[in-house]
Amino acid sequence: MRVTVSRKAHFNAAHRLYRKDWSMEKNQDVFGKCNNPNFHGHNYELIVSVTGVVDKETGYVIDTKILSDLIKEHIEEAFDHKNLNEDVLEFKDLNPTAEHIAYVIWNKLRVLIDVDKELEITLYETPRNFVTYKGL
Ligand SMILES: Nc1nc2c(c(=O)[nH]1)N=C([C@H](O)[C@H](O)COP(=O)(O)OP(=O)(O)OP(=O)(O)O)CN2
Repeated sequence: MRVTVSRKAHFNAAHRLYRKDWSMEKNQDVFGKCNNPNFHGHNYELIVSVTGVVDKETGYVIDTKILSDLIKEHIEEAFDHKNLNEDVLEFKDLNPTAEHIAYVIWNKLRVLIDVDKELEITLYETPRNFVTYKGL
């Protein structure tokens, strides 16, 4: 029996969407108010989902306490109350769009979760804008 187990988390972070190799005018055309050079913030809501076989002895796919601790240590510690462009190494040369943030989170957690389990990241940048990434 395969089941998906999900854990919600959140972090607050600032960012600016822009490309260093584009002019201010082009960045403004493409990214609009998200290109504010003084940055802006979001209350990100994160859903981490792990799919796998339910262990016959424990009845777990993954212990939600373990999942919660992984998210706290590797995602919240790294992103919460940070300026993603300036404080987080992964975004030094990667525009911190919701798509890219979900991709970075997936890669950070993928190596920490058993390979026989599937991992899916859903990231809400605003209550109405969200992305989903499950590798590839
Ligand atoms: N594909 C993407 N599009 C946009 C991203 C993104 O990461 N990926 N990001 C932004 C902005 O950073 C931001 O999310 C937009 O904020 P805002 O317009 O305030 O958000 P809402 O659409 O929820 O607000 P409304 O009140 O509904 O306008 C833009 N695009």
